[in-house]
Amino acid sequence: MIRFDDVALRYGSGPDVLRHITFHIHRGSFHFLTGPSGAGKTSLLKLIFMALRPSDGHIYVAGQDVEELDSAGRAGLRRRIGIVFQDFRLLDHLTTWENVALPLRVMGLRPNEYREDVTDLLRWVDLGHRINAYPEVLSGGEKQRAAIARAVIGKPELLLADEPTGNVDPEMGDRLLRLFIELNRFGTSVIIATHDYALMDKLAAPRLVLQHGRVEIH
Ligand SMILES: Nc1ncnc2c1ncn2[C@@H]1O[C@H](COP(=O)(O)OP(=O)(O)OP(=O)(O)O)[C@@H](O)[C@H]1O
Repeated sequence: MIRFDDVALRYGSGPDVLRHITFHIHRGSFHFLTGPSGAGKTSLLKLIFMALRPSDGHIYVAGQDVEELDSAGRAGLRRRIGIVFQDFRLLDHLTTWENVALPLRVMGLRPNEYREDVTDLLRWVDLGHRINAYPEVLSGGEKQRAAIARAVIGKPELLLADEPTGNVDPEMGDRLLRLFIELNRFGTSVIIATHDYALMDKLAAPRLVLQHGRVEIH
């Protein structure tokens, strides 16, 4: 599903944030991505999502060398990926329900085909009472759950989530982990970036550990 071949990343003329990154993640797998603050977890997820370009090396997503794709090709591939950014990136002019429904709208489905699914998922992440609220009135944890719901609603081929349990209590963290496991069971490849060792200990999934710009799989 994802292959990194001797990838390096620098921001501008700064030092290497990532270097000699080589790994392969199979379709349908579940990985945690961990490492100390500043190790490059967010940067690595952004490389996979094609929000950043590598300074050296090659990245393959779903069998395609991302450097060889034009902007339409990259946009098409991104539509197959669900992503939860650390800053959530909800659209301010849409309600919680409309934000979560957006990927399905973009896929060309009609509201009748997904109305109940969106509402059910929002209830599952405990946002049933926030369906018609706009992002500006949501708490950090509510925004995070809305962003997660938006990332998973379309059952993407790949889910990338950056600290998805950073703003929720442990009970909700467990519930979100169950959601990711369920999605994975139906075929989605999952990568969860986290510092949360209690969360990682709940699932015997391999860990991509970033440290000093390098990656190891444990
Ligand atoms: N836009 C940017 N411009 C310059 N340097 C950046 C930029 N974004 C990140 N960095 C640097 O790259 C390094 C890796 O940052 P990144 O956010 O990927 O780490 P992280 O492991 O996700 O950290 P955290 O766990 O704190 O979120 C850090 O040294 C950071 O300062």
